[in-house]
Amino acid sequence: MAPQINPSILSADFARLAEEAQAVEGADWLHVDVMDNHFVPNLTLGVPVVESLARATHTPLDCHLMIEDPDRWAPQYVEAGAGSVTFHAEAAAAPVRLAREIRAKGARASMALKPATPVEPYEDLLAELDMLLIMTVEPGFGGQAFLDIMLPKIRRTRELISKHGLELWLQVDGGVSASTIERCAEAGADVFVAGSAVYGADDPAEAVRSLRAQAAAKTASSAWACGH
Ligand SMILES: O=C(CO)[C@@H](O)[C@H](O)COP(=O)(O)O
Repeated sequence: MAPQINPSILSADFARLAEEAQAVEGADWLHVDVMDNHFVPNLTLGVPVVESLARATHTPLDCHLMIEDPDRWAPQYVEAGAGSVTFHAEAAAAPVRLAREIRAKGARASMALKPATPVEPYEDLLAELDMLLIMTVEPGFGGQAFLDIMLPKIRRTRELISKHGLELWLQVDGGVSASTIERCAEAGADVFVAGSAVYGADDPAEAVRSLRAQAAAKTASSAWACGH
């Protein structure tokens, strides 16, 4: 799969969300950070805003739920118009049931791992998912420094995807920029969330194109992508 760039609206101007979403319409997905001030120490938006955003942009919505009790709430984000819904492994009570419910409702099912959560305990569950999100910062805020110590986890996850012959997308989120995206691509990521690197740029649409080109060049020369 060609690398995908998903701008994170956490770094956008929340008073102008529709315009900010439309400013990156060449992006693959719009990454929507839902935070409840319990699972993470920050509060953003919920189902009604996602419904409005889905009407305001042609870009499909990639909703990242940084919330407690995703088993209860995730299906509502599918109904609100999300094309992909990510719940956290640390928060879900029944991740397999939840992934199946998200898929049955017509969205892509994705699970996220915080930096301290290893991927190995979830190896058998990966087949139930469309995407795995590896957090490359502690979730909660944009503009944090990329955690290089997550690169081995990205590599191990890519190996598991290959070992099981899965079509799973591998997303990274946090500190992804022109200076870190190539390391992520080389390690095996193929979906890149970028907040400040896109919305902090003079031309957000150009920033998306530039990040995608960087990732594509690095992916093409990476060992993991041979025959991909
Ligand atoms: O989920 C999160 C933070 O918890 C991310 O989506 C950030 O919003 C990414 O922002 P940058 O690190 O790219 O500025």
